[in-house]
Amino acid sequence: MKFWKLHGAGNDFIAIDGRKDLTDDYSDVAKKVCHRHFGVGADGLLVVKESNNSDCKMLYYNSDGSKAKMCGNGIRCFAKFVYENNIVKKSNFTVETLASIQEITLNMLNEKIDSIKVNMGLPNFDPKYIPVDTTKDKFINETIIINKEKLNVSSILLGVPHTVVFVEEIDKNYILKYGPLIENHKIFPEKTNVNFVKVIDKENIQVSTWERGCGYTLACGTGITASVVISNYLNKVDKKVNVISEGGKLLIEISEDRVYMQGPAVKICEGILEGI
Ligand SMILES: N[C@H](CCC[C@H](N)C(=O)O)C(=O)O
Repeated sequence: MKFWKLHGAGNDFIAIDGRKDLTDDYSDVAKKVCHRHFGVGADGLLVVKESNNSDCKMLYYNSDGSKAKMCGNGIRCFAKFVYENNIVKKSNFTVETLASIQEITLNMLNEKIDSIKVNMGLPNFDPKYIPVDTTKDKFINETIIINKEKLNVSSILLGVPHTVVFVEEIDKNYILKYGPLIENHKIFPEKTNVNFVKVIDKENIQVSTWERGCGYTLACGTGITASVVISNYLNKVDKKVNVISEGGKLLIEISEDRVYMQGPAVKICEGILEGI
């Protein structure tokens, strides 16, 4: 099967056109192709499917084979894949995901895609939908216990579950230690992505993410978006924020009825997946 490998701010993906496939389950394919030694290597797998209510549909799988409802960096790479493969022939289109219908705008420069803007929809603060196992009506600035240590966390649903931990400095060793412990904390019945956030000023933050289902990544689009939403909710930042991650930069804009994420999508290579 033909594939493209792409990255969005260093979060890397395999993209395939699955419209003719009879299956809708790509869990084993994802584990195989995302493997960094026995496969092509990626954080996740993007699959194109037909949609009844949008220009196309995206299925997303983490590298451990788990299915997720949405992927922010992934949908930018998906948008580039479907446009440059003539699956979608316009620069403004919609993509159905398991989270919602996402509006895509390709910002063109000299007839090439310069950046991609995605309507990420609206965040959900209701713990019932994140989900978080709590009786509270929000899970913002709450305390969880990890190894007898108290951690202050805030969680929302932004397509997928996201938890934010504000830190003075981004420390990878701290992330590698606490990321999986928070991801798998019993208060999160469906686990959670974990974003470590350093607020630089009202218009700039730095985010580093331990992702559910694939571990430490160089960027997480939904996580960066959720980090800005929670930072703005707590009056730490304005509504238009530049976000720096290890793999690149994204721009997040909050408006009354939606949140936009804008950033790059880069094709790394293409090839043929043997045996798939
Ligand atoms: N690992 C996430 C899905 C991918 C999100 C991330 N790659 C992004 O760019 O939003 C989850 O299982 O909820």
